[in-house]
Amino acid sequence: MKAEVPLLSASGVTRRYGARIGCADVGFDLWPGEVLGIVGESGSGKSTLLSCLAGQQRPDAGRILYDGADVLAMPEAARRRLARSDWAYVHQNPRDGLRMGISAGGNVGERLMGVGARRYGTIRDSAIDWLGRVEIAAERIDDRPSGFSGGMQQRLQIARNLVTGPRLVFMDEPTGGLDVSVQARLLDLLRGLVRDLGLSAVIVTHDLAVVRLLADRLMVMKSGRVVETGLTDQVLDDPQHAYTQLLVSSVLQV
Ligand SMILES: Nc1ncnc2c1ncn2[C@@H]1O[C@H](COP(=O)(O)OP(=O)(O)OP(=O)(O)O)[C@@H](O)[C@H]1O
Repeated sequence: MKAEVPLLSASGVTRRYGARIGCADVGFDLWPGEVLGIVGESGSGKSTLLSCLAGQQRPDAGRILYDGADVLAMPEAARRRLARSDWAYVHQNPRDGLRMGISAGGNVGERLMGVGARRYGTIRDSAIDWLGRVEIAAERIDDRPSGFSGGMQQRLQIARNLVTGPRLVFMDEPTGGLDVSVQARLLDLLRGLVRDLGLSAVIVTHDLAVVRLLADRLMVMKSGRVVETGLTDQVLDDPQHAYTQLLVSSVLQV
């Protein structure tokens, strides 16, 4: 049975950069526990859309509702509160989502303190627990992420994001820039976390293998607009739009 209100509902979302279109007239509903993949070639507007959805930039037009509340009409402080607690944002480059100058445990603990946690023992215990969940040994808790491999940094960024129990996770190319074997392990980990925690997520990627594994539904973008949308397997196995067919077949040729 579906919940009554979509967790995230977008309509007519449009963002221009001068005369150039970032994204235009994008709309969708994301239901609780659902993962939406957004795919398209470079420059198709995926990152622009994601940053509008996550409140990082303001669209020129459109409406975004989170759990029924109008995100664009909210005071900035309320939006920031959402970003600290209910939402998570996993950047492609872990350096953009981590504080490289503080310890791994500090990175996880800082986000907890952002939602009011104060007891050192509890914060450290949660940090150890979350490091374990992302397969980072507890003995690395006092190490700085600058000494971690790219895959470890990405896993730490995920722990930092999920420790506050967000309901909605935005991910921008979460496996981009990693070796293939590291990507596979990270994807496996992400899939387990999304399933176990019942997370809702919006994942932007140009890698169809990522959405094949993680996304329930797909939205295909071209030149800032949505050209096709549907269940992931349906879109990938039987693409209707010529652009999606090209996208799928060019991957198959690799
Ligand atoms: N800050 C900016 N200033 C001007 N134009 C921009 C800016 N950011 C994006 N654009 C333009 O908006 C369009 C969409 O870009 P966007 O980065 O959202 O696409 P993308 O699908 O995420 O691409 P990529 O996969 O390369 O990140 C492109 O034409 C891009 O050149």
